[in-house]
Amino acid sequence: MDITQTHSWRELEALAGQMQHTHLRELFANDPRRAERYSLELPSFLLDYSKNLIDDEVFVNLLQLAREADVERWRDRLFTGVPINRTEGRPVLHTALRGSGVADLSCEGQSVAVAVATELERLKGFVNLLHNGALTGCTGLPISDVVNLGVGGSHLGPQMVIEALRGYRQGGVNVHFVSNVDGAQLADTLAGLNPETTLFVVSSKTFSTTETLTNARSALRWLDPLADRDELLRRHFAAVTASPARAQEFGIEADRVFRFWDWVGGRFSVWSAIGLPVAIAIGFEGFRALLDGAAEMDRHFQQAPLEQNAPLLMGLLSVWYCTFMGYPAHAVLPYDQALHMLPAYLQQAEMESNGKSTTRSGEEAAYATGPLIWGQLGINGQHAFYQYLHQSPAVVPADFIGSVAAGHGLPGHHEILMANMLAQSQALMNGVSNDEVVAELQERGLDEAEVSALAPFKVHRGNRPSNTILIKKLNPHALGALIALYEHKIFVQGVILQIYSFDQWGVELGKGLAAALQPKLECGDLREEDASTARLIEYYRRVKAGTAAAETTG
Ligand SMILES: O=P(O)(O)OC[C@H]1O[C@](O)(CO)[C@@H](O)[C@@H]1O
Repeated sequence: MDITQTHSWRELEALAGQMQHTHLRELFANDPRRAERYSLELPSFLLDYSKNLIDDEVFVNLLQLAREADVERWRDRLFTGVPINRTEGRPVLHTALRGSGVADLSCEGQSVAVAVATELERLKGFVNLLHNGALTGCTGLPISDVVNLGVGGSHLGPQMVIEALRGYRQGGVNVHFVSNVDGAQLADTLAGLNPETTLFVVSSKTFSTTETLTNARSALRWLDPLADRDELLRRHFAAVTASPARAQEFGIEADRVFRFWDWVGGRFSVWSAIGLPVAIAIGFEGFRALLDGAAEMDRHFQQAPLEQNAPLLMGLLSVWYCTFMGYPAHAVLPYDQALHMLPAYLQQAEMESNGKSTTRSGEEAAYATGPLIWGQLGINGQHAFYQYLHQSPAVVPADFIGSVAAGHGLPGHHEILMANMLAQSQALMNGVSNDEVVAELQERGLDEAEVSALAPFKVHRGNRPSNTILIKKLNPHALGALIALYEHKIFVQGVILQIYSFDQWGVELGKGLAAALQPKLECGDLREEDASTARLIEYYRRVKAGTAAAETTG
């Protein structure tokens, strides 16, 4: 079935044309109940989607598009372990990691529930040993610091969650993250650590990622003076991977290898043993609460009617903007210091999932697919890129995310923060018209010439849509629900756009080329390279050789 041939698709194309000439101000003026009708109260937060460029006709057609795209059937397939990651021949079962879906599901002859529960117990045992000071390094001192070596999905989720839940820390073990193969990051991290009390967790689904393995080897060298290699690996290393044989081949003992499975995508893996750093930082019960929050969102996604289904509506809105309205980007703007890594996390989650142009039938998509996701802490962004959001010709729909409860005890701060969040979405929506600007300038006593000279620069056309997610309190449960909300939103987008959201073939090409180019930075024939790359390498070699010569003579 070609989604572009459905009735709702064609209707939405026509409606998008009309909606370009509709202002959010009018939509609110015409419907006093709009905010109530276009918002959802869930156990952990309120989702207000009323500031979106939709009316009832668009809404009805978006829901119809979801039906015509068969979202409900795909959703059932997701939760029941049908191999919907077709290009990799795998089911997609991150929901099973939080106990959602069918209880008797099995994969490759193994009960999924039993495998998940067993691994969770192992994590719990390990975390308890760490917290009790029973895990010691090779000189007998208890482990005080854990360094997670991992990148992408093996880094962003755990670090984002730990940063978000700083107030829930317990256990007294410090957790650090090194993701970059740029040795500067590892060197900086190690500079503050004692090798005798440091444990490295090598987190890699494939256990073949160059960046991570390079960092792991350097970490091992850093420990070198303490003991022999086997002892170091036994006492100072653990692994989290879906390729346990490779971790053991590296030298990490089987009882320190925590596993997850092929059916968990890297960017959806924070719920698996990849969440070990989270459990270390906030305790196993905190990690459990995170999983429970996500499970609550799974139930909502499975059970809520389409018109009250938060992830479904967010997915539809994203498709509406990117595909029909022609807005190619989407901003994530948390007004909560704790969520400072959420934009980076969602960049991977959404762009690695839906940044694709081949449809499920193998054809080139004839429409825009997933948007460019970007953003940072909203309050800082106000003093940086919000000028663009307010007055550039481009329209960037945004998600504002804040919490009612402050994550600190300092009086006066939170109200300023929240007022700014509300003011920004209001300003983006309403803008300020020429008449309003003129009236304001006249009131300030400017003469006619001054008014007409200045007015055009002060006009905000407004009509820039946004969602607001107002969380009651950012605790592990609420954060789990928030992450799962976005996961399911991404899934809905992919289903409607008819793309496979759970593979990532696009990242492979560059990896292969990097491996081939690496030795050429030293020497070798460059004639097969394109002229630009060859010139860059020649320059690199020349400067490096010159620097080396200068160092020798100096
Ligand atoms: O966990 P791994 O196998 O080291 O992969 C890390 C990341 O690299 C990617 O494959 C992209 O390069 C991501 O999908 C993944 O999260």
